[in-house]
Amino acid sequence: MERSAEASRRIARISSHLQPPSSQCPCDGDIEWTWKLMMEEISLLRRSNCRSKGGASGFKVAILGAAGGIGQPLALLMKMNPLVSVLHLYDVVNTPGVTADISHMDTGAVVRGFLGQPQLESALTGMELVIIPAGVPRKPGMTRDDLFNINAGIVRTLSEGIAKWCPNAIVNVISNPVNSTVPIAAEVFKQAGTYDPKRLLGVTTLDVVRANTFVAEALGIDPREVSVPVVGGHAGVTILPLLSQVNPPCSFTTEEIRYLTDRIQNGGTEVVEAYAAAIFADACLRGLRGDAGIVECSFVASQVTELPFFASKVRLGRSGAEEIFPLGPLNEFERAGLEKAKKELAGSIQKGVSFIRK
Ligand SMILES: NC(=O)C1=CN([C@@H]2O[C@H](COP(=O)(O)OP(=O)(O)OC[C@H]3O[C@@H](n4cnc5c(N)ncnc54)[C@H](O)[C@@H]3O)[C@@H](O)[C@H]2O)C=CC1
Ligand SMILES: O=C([O-])CC(=O)C(=O)O
Repeated sequence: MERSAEASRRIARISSHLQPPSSQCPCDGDIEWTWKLMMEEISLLRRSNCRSKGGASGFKVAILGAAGGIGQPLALLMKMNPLVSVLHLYDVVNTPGVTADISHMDTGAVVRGFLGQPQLESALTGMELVIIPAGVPRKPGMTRDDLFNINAGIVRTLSEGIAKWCPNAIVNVISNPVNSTVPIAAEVFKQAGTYDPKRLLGVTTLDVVRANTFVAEALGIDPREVSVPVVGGHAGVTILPLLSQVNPPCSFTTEEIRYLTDRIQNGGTEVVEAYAAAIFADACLRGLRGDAGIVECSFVASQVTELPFFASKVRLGRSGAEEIFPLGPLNEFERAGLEKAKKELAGSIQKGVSFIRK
């Protein structure tokens, strides 16, 4: 098919963002502006956080896998969150150093570090939100499912701890493959008699963050003004951006839809980040506080399709995922994508369930 001039222009603009910035980069002004904005936001956060200094108000949050590539920046971002009063950092290595580092930040949350299985009980007792980025990450050429053999066991052990020591906590599962690790945690909680589907949430926010960014680039607008629902799961074709439901409403050519869908589905091979996990944790805390209208996409126990778990928009409240929204009208491309996503998801979910039931 011949590429339209407009589609080529948009794709060239998106692709240019893949290049590392150079000193000659014409967008240097943008970078400076973004940096300035970020520093202003950090300073605002610090000021609002100082008001809760001493850890008197706010929630108790644990990060399991806190010394890793996602865990460390996530710990930093959670230490800056004014809704956090106590922050427990647990890992099997390096937590004393990471904890010392994070604890010197002059924000309100009290930080404590925990090292190794014998300290898991103390790390978890009393926690209201537990975030799990523990486990191995992908190397080039690997799929998320290639991580199953190692991460399934890690998530099982940590979920057993949660069932024993903080069974009422909201749990955010980041460790991949999310499509299987969430069902694993659910099975562990079922066996322990503590399962509440509303409180177990797989983190797919990164797919939404990427979708917002790439769509904003294509449209030439600020990503903060864009909202793209991403449903299904968190791996390859199970990541299904609903480009027909972008807010603000917009339209794309078939070629753009294919390009953007592929880029969103494969964004994890470009870069991974803790920012999205922090956004999702913050949304869970605002829900716990009772704020109204907190809606994020998440991989949860669901009746939106015939599958037992599915990612879609959920409303977060005091008891976790309090409402799960239907997918809304899908176009032909999305309906075909949904069928592919469901096929792969069914296998990944079953793999997680069988790992515990075997
Ligand atoms: N859902 C999502 O959007 C994302 C998921 N991920 C996933 O998060 C996981 C972590 O990624 P990275 O931080 O980059 O890996 P990493 O290797 O840098 O860090 C993992 C950390 O987990 C710790 N760990 C291992 N076994 C543990 C156990 N039994 N208990 C507690 N901690 C344990 C390790 O010591 C290490 O500090 C990976 O599975 C990755 O695929 C990463 C980015 C985004
Ligand atoms: O892709 C990975 O390996 C990590 C991840 O889940 C993401 O970045 O979306």
